[in-house]
Amino acid sequence: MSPVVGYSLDQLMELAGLAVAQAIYKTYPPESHPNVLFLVGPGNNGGDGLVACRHLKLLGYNPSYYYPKQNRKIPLFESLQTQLALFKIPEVKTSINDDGFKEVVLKADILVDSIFGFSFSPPIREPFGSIIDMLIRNEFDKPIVSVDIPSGWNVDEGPVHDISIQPSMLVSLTAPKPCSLRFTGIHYLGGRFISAEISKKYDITAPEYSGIDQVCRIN
Ligand SMILES: NC(=O)C1=CN([C@@H]2O[C@H](COP(=O)(O)OP(=O)(O)OC[C@H]3O[C@@H](n4cnc5c(N)ncnc54)[C@H](OP(=O)(O)O)[C@@H]3O)[C@@H](O)[C@H]2O)[C@@H](O)CC1
Repeated sequence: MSPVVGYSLDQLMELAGLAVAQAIYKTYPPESHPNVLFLVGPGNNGGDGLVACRHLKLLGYNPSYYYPKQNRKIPLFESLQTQLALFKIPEVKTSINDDGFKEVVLKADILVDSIFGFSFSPPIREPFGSIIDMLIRNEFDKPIVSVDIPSGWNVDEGPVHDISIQPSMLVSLTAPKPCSLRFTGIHYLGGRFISAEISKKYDITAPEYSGIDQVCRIN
């Protein structure tokens, strides 16, 4: 149970992933952006991506995921992958270092950066350095959606060097992190699952969520 918000980790991840999927749907609908490639990291930020990947399939997209450092010993992550297999969502097996990976990226209409969130600490270890370099170069000029924090950014300070991922969209989860003040693209907050008491206690300004939305655009 999270001492902050009172949910179990798998509940939080489900809510977070649903919020990410909704934000993508609102900005890049499946009619124009059907092919979504998730770049998945080894921690909970990666788990958010796996959940969002499943929701996008249900929303009519053709998602796929690249998950180079898997931890099947943790039941939560194993079950997320089992669900993706049940939904026939393909896992990209081509390595980031293979020539064929370019083809994989070329076919995608959106790249989702769910590599690192607030527990990242530099320096970046492989294979994630190569993946983040690929996102920084973004040679095919694809929209990049970052989950919670653009991977490699410092949670407080933002981009650590002149060369950092510059996503087109950021979906902050629970509450925007300080680094999001340095972000100038399309910014959504997915934090509707926080109670009014928790918002007050942690001084989180909750936006006006519309209808049944789990996300709200905040810029
Ligand atoms: N709790 C909440 O309220 C909510 C949390 N949520 C989500 O969880 C995210 C935080 O998840 P998290 O704590 O698991 O950490 P995360 O950022 O995924 O990274 C950890 C992994 O990265 C690795 N790693 C680190 N540095 C590295 C490096 N330099 N180079 C290579 N690897 C490196 C590290 O490996 P290790 O150091 O252990 O070997 C570990 O495996 C948060 O941002 C949000 O998205 C939401 O679901 C909802 C609300």
